[in-house]
Amino acid sequence: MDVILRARGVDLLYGSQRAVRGADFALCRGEVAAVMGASGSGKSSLLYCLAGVLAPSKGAVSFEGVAFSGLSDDALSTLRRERFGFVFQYGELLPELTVEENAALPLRLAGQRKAPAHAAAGEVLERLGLGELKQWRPSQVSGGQSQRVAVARALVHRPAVVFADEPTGALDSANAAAVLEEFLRLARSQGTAVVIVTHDADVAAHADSQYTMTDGVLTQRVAV
Ligand SMILES: Nc1ncnc2c1ncn2[C@@H]1O[C@H](COP(=O)(O)OP(=O)(O)OP(=O)(O)O)[C@@H](O)[C@H]1O
Repeated sequence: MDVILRARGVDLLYGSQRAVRGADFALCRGEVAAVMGASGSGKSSLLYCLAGVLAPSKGAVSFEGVAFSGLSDDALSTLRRERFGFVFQYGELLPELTVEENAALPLRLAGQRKAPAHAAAGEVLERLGLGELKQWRPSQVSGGQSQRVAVARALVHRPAVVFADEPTGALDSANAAAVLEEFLRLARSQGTAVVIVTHDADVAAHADSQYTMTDGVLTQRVAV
C-alpha cells in the first residue's frame, strides 16, 4: 500500500501535560481513517499534529516521505493549503462571501482565476446538491447545507488528505448521516484520503480503518 501520511512516536505537550503520547499512524492514498475517543483524550491535538498545524514535542510526521520538520514555515503553509483540506464541526464559512465564493476559496488562495475557480466550485456544489444556493450567503442556508458547503470547500482543490474534526457533530443525526455519506462518497470518488475525528461510533463505522485515543495513547482497532 502507498502510505502518504505517517506519524512516528508523536508526543504533544501543553506545558507539562502530555496530550498525545507516542502516536504511530499511517494513512494510505484514498484511505478513510476514523479516530474515536472520549472528550479530552487528545484527538484534536493528534489531528493538528498530523495536519502540520502543531509541531510535535517529540517524534515526526511526514507527508509523501518528507518530514514536516524539514520544511520552512512557508513551505509547510503551502503544503497545508494546496494538498490538505479541513472541515470543522461548525463549518466555519466566511459570512461575507457567497456559498460559491466560500467553496472556491482554496483555489483562489492558490492563485487560480475567478472563472475557473468558480466553475470548479460550482461542479462540487452541484455534486453535493447545492447548485441552487451558489449566490446565497451562509446566514441564509441551513446547518446541514452549511456543512455541505464546508465539505465542498475542503474538497474543491482535490487535496491528497482532508482532516475533519467532528465534521457532523453540530448536526442532528439524520442530517449528520446524510452529510457524512456525501462527504465520503465525494472524497472517495476523487481519491482523497480522510482523517475523521469523532465521538460517534456510527461515523467511525464508515471508515476503512479505526483508531481509539485513550488518555493520549492511540491504538488501531483491528477488525475481528
Ligand atoms: N491549547 C491548549 N493548551 C493547553 N491544554 C490543551 C490545549 N488544547 C487542548 N488541551 C488539553 O489537552 C487534552 C487533549 O485535548 P484535545 O482537544 O486534543 O482532546 P479531544 O479528544 O479532541 O477532546 P474533544 O473531543 O472534547 O474535542 C485535554 O486535556 C485538553 O484540556
